[in-house]
Formats: sequence, C-alpha cells, structure tokens
Amino acid sequence: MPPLTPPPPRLALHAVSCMRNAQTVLRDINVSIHDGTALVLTGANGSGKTTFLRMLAGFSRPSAGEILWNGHDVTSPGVFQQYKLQLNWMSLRDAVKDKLTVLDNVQWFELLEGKHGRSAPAVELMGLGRLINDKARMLSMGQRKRLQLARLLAVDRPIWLLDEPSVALDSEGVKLLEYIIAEHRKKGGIVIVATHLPIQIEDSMSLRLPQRFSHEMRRIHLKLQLGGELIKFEHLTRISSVNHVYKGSGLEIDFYSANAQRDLYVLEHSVAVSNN
Ligand SMILES: Nc1ncnc2c1ncn2[C@@H]1O[C@H](COP(=O)(O)OP(=O)(O)OP(=O)(O)O)[C@@H](O)[C@H]1O
Repeated sequence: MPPLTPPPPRLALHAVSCMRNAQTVLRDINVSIHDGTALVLTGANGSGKTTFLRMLAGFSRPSAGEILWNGHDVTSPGVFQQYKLQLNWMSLRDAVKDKLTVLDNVQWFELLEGKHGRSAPAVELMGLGRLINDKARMLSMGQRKRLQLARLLAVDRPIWLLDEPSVALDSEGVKLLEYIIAEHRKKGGIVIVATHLPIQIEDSMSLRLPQRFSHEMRRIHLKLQLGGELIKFEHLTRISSVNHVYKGSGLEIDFYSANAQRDLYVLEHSVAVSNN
C-alpha cells in the first residue's frame, strides 16, 4: 500500500511580507493552515496582528511572497472572488446598526448569505435571547460583541478571522467564544485569532509577531519655555510627521507616530520651542 500523503493545506503563506504606511510590517511569514486548525496571533501593539488579518481578508496585498488557498494565489482575480466567500471577518469595528433589533442585525447578514433560520438560535446561544427584539442601541459593549459572534454562527463560513474577539466579554462570554471556536473546528473550520487576552484554544498553532523598531525611532527632546519656567519633554516614538500649530498665544504639538497613535500637548501660554 503506498504511503498516505498528507492533504495540502487549505491556506498557506509562503515568505509573505506586507507593507503599511510605506513600512514593512510583516516580514517573511511562512505558515500552513489545515482544516480544523486554529492559529493564534500574538505580539506587542503595532506588531502587525491586525495587518495579518487584513491581508488574509484581502484588504491589503502582500508586498512579497504569496498566500495560497487550495494551492491558488488568492490575489488572482478569479480565485479571490471564491476565496472571499470563505471568510468571516470580525474586526473591532462592530458594524452593528443601532436602529435595528438584535435579531435583525444578525438576520440581515444571514439573508445576504442566502441562508435562513440560523439567526435566532445563534442569538440565543450567545446569551442575548431576552434582548432579541430590542434595538441594538440598548446593548452594552460586551453584548455587542456577543451579537458579532452570533453573526459568525448565522453566516457560518469556513474561515474565521477574529481580531480581539474576547475584548469586552465577561468570563461566561469568553467561555462561549471558546466553545463556538471549538465547535467550528470540529466541523473542519479554520480560526485565526489575534489576541492580547488569553483564550483557551486546544491544540492551536501560535505565531508571535516580533516587535517592530523602525529606523524612524527617534528620541525627541522638546524644551518649552513656559512663563519663565523651562519644561523639558522627552519622547521616544516613531515619527511620521510632526505638526506645530500655533493658536493665539498657545501652541499645539501633534506627534503622528507610525503606529497611528497621537500624542497631543496643548499649552495655554506662549512658549519658545527648541528641538535638539
Ligand atoms: N490605518 C493605518 N494606516 C497606516 N498604517 C497603519 C494603520 N494602522 C496601523 N498601521 C501600521 O501598521 C502597524 C501594525 O499595526 P497593526 O494594527 O497591524 O498592529 P497590531 O499588532 O494589530 O496592534 P494592536 O495590538 O495595537 O492592535 C502599525 O505599527 C502601524 O505602523
């Protein structure tokens, strides 16, 4: 009897790099993902977890390497149309319509999918049964997250891309999340999760993205003269642009760092600035 050859991975990343904001965020990633697999992405803020998920979701293209789905490059137009129908992307933006009821918020996605009858049980399972006919604007943060998870179940696509799915969930909510991930995998589903918080996922693969330190890392010294008093700021950041905006007798200094974080100092008095 010939030796059994393992099935090819459903998804494979070969030497994939990805740029964002003209900087390489992901570099030379290699990973093979088979049916029923969970991949957990971890890493410091700005290390590229969301970028990884966005790239898999097709929002950005690899700058090098290739992503294969069933052996085909997902960036090829014909392949991408099919590939994207496999994906269920749950981001931190919840896309919950406040004016619709909880049920409608889930059913709307299910109907678009051409499916029927899964929404109410999904809402029940996620513990929102008694709120099913309430407007979504009544929901707390954690309840909105549960609604998003109910959508995953109602839409029922094979590849889940989950960005921080446990944020705002209470301990029972996290257990439900762990349960639905396990059940999805039992059916051969794939789950790729970016998370800072511990989530119990049996036999998962993990990928820790390295912290990024770009060549733009700089130490900024600002000396501000404020009413005769010299104030020193020392700020270590990745700077992509610095704006000095004078407003009346005050000064606003905006640091836009490469990871889109922004520190704003507003001074109400006239100042003299030296940057050295
Ligand atoms: N909207 C954006 N436009 C341009 N560049 C961005 C944008 N968002 C993020 N980036 C860049 O991509 C890098 C990776 O960000 P990403 O959101 O993927 O990190 P992350 O690991 O998900 O971070 P966190 O743990 O904070 O969610 C950032 O350091 C930043 O340089």
